[in-house]
Amino acid sequence: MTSPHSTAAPSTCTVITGIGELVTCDGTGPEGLGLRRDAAVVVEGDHIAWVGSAADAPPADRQVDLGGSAVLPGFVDSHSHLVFAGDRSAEFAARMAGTPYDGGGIGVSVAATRAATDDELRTLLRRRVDEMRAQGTTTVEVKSGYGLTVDDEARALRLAAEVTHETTFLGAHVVPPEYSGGPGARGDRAAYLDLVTGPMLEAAAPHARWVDVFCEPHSAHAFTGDEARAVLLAGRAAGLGLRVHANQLGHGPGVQLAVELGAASVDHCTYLSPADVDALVGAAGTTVATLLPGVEFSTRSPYPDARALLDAGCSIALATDCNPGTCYSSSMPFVIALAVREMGLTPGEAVYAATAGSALSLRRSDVGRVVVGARADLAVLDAPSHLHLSYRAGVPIARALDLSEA
Ligand SMILES: N=CN[C@@H](CCC(=O)O)C(=O)O
Ligand SMILES: [Zn+2]
Repeated sequence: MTSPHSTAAPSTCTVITGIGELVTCDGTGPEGLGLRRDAAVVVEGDHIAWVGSAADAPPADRQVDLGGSAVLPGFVDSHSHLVFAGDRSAEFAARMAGTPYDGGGIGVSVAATRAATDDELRTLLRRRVDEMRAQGTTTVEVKSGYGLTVDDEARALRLAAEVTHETTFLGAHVVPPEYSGGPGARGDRAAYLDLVTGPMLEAAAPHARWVDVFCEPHSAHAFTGDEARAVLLAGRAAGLGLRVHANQLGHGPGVQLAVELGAASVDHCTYLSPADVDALVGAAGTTVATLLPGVEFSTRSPYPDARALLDAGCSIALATDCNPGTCYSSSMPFVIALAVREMGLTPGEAVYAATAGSALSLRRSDVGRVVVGARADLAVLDAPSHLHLSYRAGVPIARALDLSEA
């Protein structure tokens, strides 16, 4: 991953050849994919130094021949909740039998996460990150949100920062039981919001790049538009960038709030009004609609119309939302296949949304594209073209390219 703890890239200069199809996602050509055949890529240290025709490749210290595999930017998974303990598979099974998702299960993960030791959480987190990398993901955003005390949120973000620079404070995930009127209640949701926007934010901010809020007036557990605004403004005042969980369970103010405040990303977007779409079109290039079709899959919800969003001119991204409740999948190829099958994207548009699109949602220009100067974060397919990602759904053909082992 793009992380303080990833394996150090070799300082040698490597020319990668035998690329059956190079998907650069540089914005040129059909779907912005910038497809090249007979291409080679030169990597120096951890950066891309040259991209061009194999016949013109400059000399290098060593050559890695990929034997005709497709190469693309490593996937950018811009929405995940990887710091958690416990098991909610029974909740999934109940949902498949008809019980709707309302966010209430988050409390189960909060209890298990609070009870886990640092080492237990670290092991779980690293295993999930490794699982992502094995499927082609090279950048991941990781949220807190299963601690919901000052110490537990700061701990989650400290651990997340061990594996990625893209860390997000989600103290406003749900109102925890001790503030929601249950036995031993110390206060109310207003008191919890004071905690989130005060001492919890102060403890979290040193370890976080972003702040996020679950804005969902349809869930008694999550936050209203006014509450979400307060969280986002406090986060911004603390120097954090803005992301929003919005319009997952029904229509609401979250999408337009995200656009109004210039959030980098508004995520889920399952239920969108025409005014929401207009707002997203107006905010193209600034606020990305991050679609999470693994959630619709795992909660039996309707899929958002990605085709219509793209045709209208919105910026879109794809991510897993890997979490114990609504989608316990770490697989970007699975998400790409769903986006093609269920949301009307072409295979190329889905790849672009999962790489350059997600990079934009993190305001990153150094990942998500195979261009000179970008990080040498590459995914390689056991297949000749990117079409196979959705064509061969469920088959583990993608992996992150590790040049230190190649
Ligand atoms: N919806 C809010 N948060 C997560 C789910 C969290 C959970 O159920 O544990 C999501 O993005 O879907
Ligand atoms: Zn989420």
